[in-house]
Amino acid sequence: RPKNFPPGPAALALFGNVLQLSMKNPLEDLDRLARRYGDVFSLYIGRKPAVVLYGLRAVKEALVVRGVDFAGRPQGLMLNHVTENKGLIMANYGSVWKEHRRFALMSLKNFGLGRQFMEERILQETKHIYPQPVIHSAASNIISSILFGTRYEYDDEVLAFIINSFKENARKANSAWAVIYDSFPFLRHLPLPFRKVFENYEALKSHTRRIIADHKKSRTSGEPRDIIDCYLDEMEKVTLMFLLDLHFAGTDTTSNTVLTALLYLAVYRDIQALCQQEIDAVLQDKEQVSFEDRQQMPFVQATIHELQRLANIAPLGVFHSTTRNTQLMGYDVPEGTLVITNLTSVLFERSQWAQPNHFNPSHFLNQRGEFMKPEAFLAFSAGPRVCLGEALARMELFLILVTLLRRFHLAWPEACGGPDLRPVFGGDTGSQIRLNSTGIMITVLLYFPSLTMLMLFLCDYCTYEHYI
Ligand code: HEM
Repeated sequence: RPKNFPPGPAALALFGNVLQLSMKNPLEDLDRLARRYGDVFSLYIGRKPAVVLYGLRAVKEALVVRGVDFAGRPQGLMLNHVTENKGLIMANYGSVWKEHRRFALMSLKNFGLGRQFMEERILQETKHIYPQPVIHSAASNIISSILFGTRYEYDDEVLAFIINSFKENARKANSAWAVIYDSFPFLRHLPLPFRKVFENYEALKSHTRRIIADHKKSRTSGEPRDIIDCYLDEMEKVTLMFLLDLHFAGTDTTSNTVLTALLYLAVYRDIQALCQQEIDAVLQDKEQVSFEDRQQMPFVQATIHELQRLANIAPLGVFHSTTRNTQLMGYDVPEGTLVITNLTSVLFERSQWAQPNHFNPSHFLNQRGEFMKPEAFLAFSAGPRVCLGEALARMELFLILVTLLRRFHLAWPEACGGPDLRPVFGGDTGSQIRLNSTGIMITVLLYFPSLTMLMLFLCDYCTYEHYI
């Protein structure tokens, strides 16, 4: 370890610390290491040093107090290659990322696409929502109408293609094949299943290119209908990956939160009933809810935030990387270190929440029953790389859930046995905890090819795939 680097378990020469992490649930091992080494500790992922941050104090110091120092992203991973080192989410900290981020925020907020525009798009979509597996379609349609001015019928093949491509890519980017791609550069050009991720992206790119071409023909300069028009007004050139990143980030996240929310509300019917009472009292005969109504619905707001805390759809956030030599809680952290912000440890931190492991909307209510947001609510992360879509996501969650609760009573069917309340990810049975375990595992395996091979050949492959 470099001098004054955060402490951590002794690392083996080639393996680093990978053998100390369980393949099944590394989060538990990380918890064990945090108990032993403190809130800032280091791990060797193969030969690469990484720093893991626990709890509000450490995560806040990195993300907010020293925000810029920790605002990078690790490079050279499969996702960087799929997005051709462009886009926004995995872009390293620098002028190109800054320009796109500034522009995306500005166009989401200012260019006539302010609240009312977004609100209309979301409300239009809520008319088509039924609590069946259509939540992904709704989320995809909302972001696609904001970006491209287009929505699709739920049985439209194009919508199915978009959702399936994003889902398949999320799954494959967290599968053994991604590990192989990242570990063995010489295999990258073989027709192995990871090629499908690139093929999907190519198809999505062609689809988006066609939409951009149509926009160029039909637009009126200075009168933007959607984000593409804003882009054309401002920059002439539309960056495909930027649009695809927003489309991708805006689809799975909100829908997985809504799915988790529906499940919890169906199980905790007393909380559901309290929300419905508040909604009915505030909306009365009003035809549609509006985002402004949230000001009079503290309990609903608190419930939605609590659901988001429990849904914990990004348990380890998106990995960061240090942009220069820096310090954290007294340790020195060199430039280019991979940084894992354990958002779960903040969202469930004992000292921050009265009942971290319970569904308790009062976490977000003060003594007067007013809505308040504790500092440790970091579901969207914090600092320069805080979720870019936070405002949109918050609006979507409120409008969709209030609309659904107004129309339906949700009930968990007793005959189905106890519900599985683990967080959902990717719309299927996998949980995000498992996904992120895999995320860590993949990162771990990235740097250690022979372990990958060992795992692939010795493990029961089906079990592994199932686990993924
Ligand atoms: C409940 C919904 C959502 C949650 C919980 C969520 C959470 C997150 C988190 C934890 C990050 C990583 C921040 C970091 O690196 O520290 C992130 C990044 C990001 N999110 Fe979201 N997100 C949600 C919805 C959305 C939506 C709807 C959009 C679409 C506009 C979006 C766009 C992005 C983008 C572009 C980034 C990367 C920002 C950057 O690297 O500068 N997210 N999100």
